[in-house]
Amino acid sequence: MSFFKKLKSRLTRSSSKLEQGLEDIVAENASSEDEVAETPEPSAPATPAETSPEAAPRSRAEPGPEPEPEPRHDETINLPDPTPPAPGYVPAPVTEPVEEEHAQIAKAPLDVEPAPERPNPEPKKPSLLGRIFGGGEAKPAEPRRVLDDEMLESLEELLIASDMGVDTALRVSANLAEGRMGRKLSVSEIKGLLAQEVARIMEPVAKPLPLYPKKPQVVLVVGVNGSGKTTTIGKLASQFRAAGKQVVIAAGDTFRAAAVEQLQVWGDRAGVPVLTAPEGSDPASLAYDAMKKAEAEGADLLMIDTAGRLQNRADLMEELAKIVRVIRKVDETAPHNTLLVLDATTGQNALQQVDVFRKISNVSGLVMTKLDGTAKGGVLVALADKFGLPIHAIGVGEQLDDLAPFDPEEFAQALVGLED
Ligand SMILES: Nc1nc2c(ncn2[C@@H]2O[C@H](COP(=O)(O)OP(=O)(O)OP(=O)(O)O)[C@@H](O)[C@H]2O)c(=O)[nH]1
Repeated sequence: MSFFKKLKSRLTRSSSKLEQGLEDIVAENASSEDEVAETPEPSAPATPAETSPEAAPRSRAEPGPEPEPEPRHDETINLPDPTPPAPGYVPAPVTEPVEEEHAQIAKAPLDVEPAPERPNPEPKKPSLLGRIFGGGEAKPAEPRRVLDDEMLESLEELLIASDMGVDTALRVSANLAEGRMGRKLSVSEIKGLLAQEVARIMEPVAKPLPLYPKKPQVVLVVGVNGSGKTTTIGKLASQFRAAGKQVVIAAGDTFRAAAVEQLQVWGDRAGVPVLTAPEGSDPASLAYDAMKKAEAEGADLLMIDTAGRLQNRADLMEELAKIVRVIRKVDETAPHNTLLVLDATTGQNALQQVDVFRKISNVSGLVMTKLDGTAKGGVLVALADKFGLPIHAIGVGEQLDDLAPFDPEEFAQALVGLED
């Protein structure tokens, strides 16, 4: 089974929640069959501008002037470029190209016959929507509803309820409504537009874990207890091993014997050595030994598990800082990645975790686990929109192959329940 199929089948709780909500919204004030027949053929919209909710007043039937693009924080390094790691993030303002939609509207005054409202100001069919609508063929039987303020408000509420967060939900709805107020939309059309918006937000953050020529590349794995750190380390170790990399794991959560045992099980499964230390011993000292061992063995990757006790933030901060200090005695550029593992089922709480862990460690990228079986998959969109941190991988289960690089388009389609 392809990862997309798996993702889609496992994101059903998120997608069916959205789907049901959309059906309810459209059904609430759906057009009659006759009206539907008059409805112009829907076609793929041009990519809307990076628009803040404020920049797109709801009742506006035509898009206004191009709003200022929002700056995003992007990492400069990405695979397959094997350059050394950047210590932090370089804010890279994203400049959206001038929209064709706007360009065409700008030409409108030249039209001699102004009367009929152009049903479709968007000339282009992006491949995503082309695929969704089967080359633009409409589904005539599908009910449609005129996009008005009330419907837009319901959409916003639905997106907020799917854990996208208020700001992101407003932005996504505003972009979706841009130039479409007063038009009749069906559920599949809204889904297609939503998928397009979500993919656009996620695109800049979809970056696989960068690999560097530096040996060993040190990956510090942080996150609250139970977020899936151990499992993610196991899955990553196994995948890197399969790709011919030599991997060493350090069981840095020395406070929980169960965590160490679990990591050993994953290490055995992946065929990767796991360095452990007695319960309650200093994790920094273990990390140092692991650095030395990985270096001596010429390992490509050293993955260091850490404790996730957020109850005592000061202690955890000191513990992580000490691990970093100590491994820098061996390699002053380490750690090369600090992966924050987040549990999708925690919904909006994941946003707070990013906030906290960014304060106590130099988080360089995210892995989102447990996207299977949750109706809160939308939180990933909020995370991307709010922090712009690279999302390296997502987990959709407990098996070795249930972790895959993050693909924004696949995720967007799976989230809204669209077919491949
Ligand atoms: N369904 C599902 N379960 C997962 C996923 N990733 C991890 N888990 C499960 O979540 C639970 C916690 O995962 P761990 O890897 O132990 O989490 P941890 O962050 O290491 O937790 P501590 O060891 O307590 O610090 C385990 O039962 C995992 O099997 C996932 O993508 N999907």
